[in-house]
Amino acid sequence: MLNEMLRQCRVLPVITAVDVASTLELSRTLQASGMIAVEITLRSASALDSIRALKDELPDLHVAAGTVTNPRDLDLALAAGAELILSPGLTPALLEAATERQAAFVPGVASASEIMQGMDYGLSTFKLFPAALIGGLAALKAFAGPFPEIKFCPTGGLNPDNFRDYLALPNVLCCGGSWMVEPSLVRSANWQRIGALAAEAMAADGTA
Ligand SMILES: O=C(O)C(=O)C[C@H](O)[C@H](O)COP(=O)(O)O
Repeated sequence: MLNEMLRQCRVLPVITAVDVASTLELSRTLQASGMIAVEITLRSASALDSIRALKDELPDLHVAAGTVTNPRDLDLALAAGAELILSPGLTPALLEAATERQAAFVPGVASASEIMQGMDYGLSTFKLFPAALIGGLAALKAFAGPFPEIKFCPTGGLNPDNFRDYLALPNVLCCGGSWMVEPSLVRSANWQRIGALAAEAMAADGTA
C-alpha cells in the first residue's frame, strides 16, 4: 500500500516551508497540477505547523515529513499528522523508533550496507540519497542485482531533465525533488511557474 501510494506520486515535491500560509498556497497549486503528496522537511520553523495545517485544509493530499533525523522529530512529525516519515539516512535509534511506532518509514540509503541494515527491520522501500552524487541511474541498476525486491525513491540532484530516466527504472517508485518548489519561487508567489513545473513533472510525456 505504501509502495502503491509512492508509485502514484510519481514525483514527490520536497518542500522547505517558508511559512504556513505560503505552504498551503504552494500545496494547493501542486495538487491542482496533479500532485497527490508533499514532503515537508523539518528544516524550518514552520514545518510542523505546516503539516498540521495541510492535514486540516487539504485532506485529500498525502502529507509526508522529511529530514526526520532522530526519534524526537519522528514523534513530533507523527503527532502533527504526517502519514509518511522520510529521512536522508538511517540510524539504529530511528529504525527502532519507527518500528515501535509502526510508522510508514522510508529512510535514506547510500550503500549496500545501509540497505541491509534497513532490511533487518523489515523495510523494503528506501530513499536513495543523495542520488545523483552516489551514482544515480548506475547505482540503482547495480543495487537491483543483489536486492531484487528493494524499491527506491531517488532524491538529491534530480531535475526536469533527468527524473524521467529514473522513473523508467523498474526498482524506482517515485522521484523526490525540490526543483518545482524552490523557496525563491514561493517567496515571489510565482504560482504560475510552480504549477507549470509541477504539471510538467506529472505529465507522462513531459509536454504539459
Ligand atoms: O531532507 C531529506 O529528508 C532528504 O532526503 C533530502 C531531500 O530529499 C533533498 O534535499 C532534495 O534534494 P534536491 O531535489 O536536490 O533539492
